[in-house]
Amino acid sequence: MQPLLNAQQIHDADTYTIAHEPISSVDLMERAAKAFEQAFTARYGDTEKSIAIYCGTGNNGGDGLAIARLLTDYGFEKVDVKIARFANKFSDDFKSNLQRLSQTRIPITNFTSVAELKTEPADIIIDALLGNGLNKPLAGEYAQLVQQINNWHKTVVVVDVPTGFYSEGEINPDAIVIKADLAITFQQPKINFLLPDSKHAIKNWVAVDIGIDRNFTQQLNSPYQYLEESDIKKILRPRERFSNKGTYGHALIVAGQPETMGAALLCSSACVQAGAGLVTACIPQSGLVALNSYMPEIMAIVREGDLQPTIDWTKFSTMGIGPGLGKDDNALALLTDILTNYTKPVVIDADALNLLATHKQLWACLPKGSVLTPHMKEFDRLFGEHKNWWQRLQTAMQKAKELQIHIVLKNDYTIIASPDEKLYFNSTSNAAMASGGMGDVLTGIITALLAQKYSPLEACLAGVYLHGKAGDDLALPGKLWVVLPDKVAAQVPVSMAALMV
Ligand SMILES: NC(=O)C1=CN([C@@H]2O[C@H](COP(=O)(O)OP(=O)(O)OC[C@H]3O[C@@H](n4cnc5c(N)ncnc54)[C@H](O)[C@@H]3O)[C@@H](O)[C@H]2O)[C@@H](O)CC1
Ligand SMILES: Nc1ncnc2c1ncn2[C@@H]1O[C@H](COP(=O)(O)OP(=O)(O)O)[C@@H](O)[C@H]1O
Ligand SMILES: [K+]
Repeated sequence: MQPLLNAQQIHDADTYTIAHEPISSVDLMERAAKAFEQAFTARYGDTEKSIAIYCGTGNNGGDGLAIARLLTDYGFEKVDVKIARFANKFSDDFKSNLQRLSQTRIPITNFTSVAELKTEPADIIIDALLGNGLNKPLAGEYAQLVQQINNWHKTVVVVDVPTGFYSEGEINPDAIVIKADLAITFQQPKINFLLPDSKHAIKNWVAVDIGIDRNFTQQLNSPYQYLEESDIKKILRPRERFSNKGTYGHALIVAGQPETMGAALLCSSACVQAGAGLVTACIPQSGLVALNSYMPEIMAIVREGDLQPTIDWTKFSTMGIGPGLGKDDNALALLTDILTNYTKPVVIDADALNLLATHKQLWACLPKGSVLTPHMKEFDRLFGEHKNWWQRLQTAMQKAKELQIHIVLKNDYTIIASPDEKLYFNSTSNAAMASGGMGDVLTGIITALLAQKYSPLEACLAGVYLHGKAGDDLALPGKLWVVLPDKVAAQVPVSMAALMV
């Protein structure tokens, strides 16, 4: 689990590392510049390309000066440095690196106003103007410079954070910010990199390790955490000798209408693939043939017209409710029946979420520890409109605590809010997975893990990670343009097994 720190905490962690590793501040800058150089050359290795490095006069600028030297040592012959001297403030490490750079043949241009700049001929611009030290929105010369750089429409690689971009807090869509093709960021993704509101500023990012003290960052107890493979390996348990289907629980999937049986099939088959010992699907009568031919492993409870099915509450270890269920009176009656009679944590998705949004009296019946899996629109239907994702994060944290539930807010970096006021960002999944039915598969996986007696938090963390990992294993790198949900479900046992070695 990697704690995601805010700008102040990152600054404190840098300071702590300098004092306790110990390492001099200028050597830490050198390490950061080296890490940048390695990530940069891995992607832009053509040393024939010309590079202009725009530097401020703080530590981000200091990084830029060191990077100019390291890229030249690497073999780039056309590197030049442009220093924006908009203020008369220089960090010590900037000064040391300027001193070192002036002993090389790398050209340095100083400018005090954007009007002095000519059109930039370089192939690639490196933005080392401002980083984590941003303390107010860009204005004046900085704002003009950033607009000018954006208007050149060059390939832009940024050091740590795009100039003008806030690492956390609400993103102002009108703010003036460098548009980055790639952000090479130090130690951890900045929290806002993981939110869709950063899309306009950052096409891609990569985090590089610069050896910041992990014990220090852990004990800051950040509410924001980034999931890593090692966390999931710790959660997953092997299937044991002498185990049988009873060992792995019996899940009930309540889903489907005649027109949306596909959702029920995807959800219940994913539940089988993710290891539930037994799976029963509660589906409309007309879907029975489809179910039996799609996956004979799944049993059925059929729903006929307005008749409510009889469910033996003691029989099931958990339930996943909602995919393709519809929002009619029968669906509402069934959801109400389940929530008032069943007491173990359940997974609520899709139409069941929409019913919850319009029937607030049901909230009180939600079993403690239950899991809600909304995408952005369902989330806003449940909790009200939000202007941006930062607001959604705060609501998710607050509602998970207030209702003692887990909220899985689906996205590129799906966010899991737990009742103890933590937000976990998932690091797997990819855009090839953006296709209808993918969420139904996720619901099936989380339900399967609950059936296997993983705690609700473990089921959410491992379920979301595995779902994305199965999609990544199928699609990346450059394997599949689109991954279909049933293929993700079928890949889950393979990806799970690979995680267990
Ligand atoms: N020793 C360290 O602390 C390390 C710092 N590193 C680099 O240092 C960066 C942070 O450096 P600094 O703290 O010097 O800050 P920056 O270099 O981001 O900014 C410099 C100064 O610009 C001023 N400023 C802020 N917002 C402004 C605005 N809107 N308009 C005009 N001026 C503004 C502030 O006075 C700020 O301190 C990181 O992003 C990273 O690149 C890395 O070298 C790793 C180690
Ligand atoms: N661009 C993307 N990058 C990563 N994951 C994605 C992307 N688009 C969709 N997904 C994943 O696919 C799933 C889509 O869920 P949802 O919107 O509920 O789909 P549906 O309702 O069609 O089943 C989520 O788990 C989400 O994380
Ligand atoms: K920068």
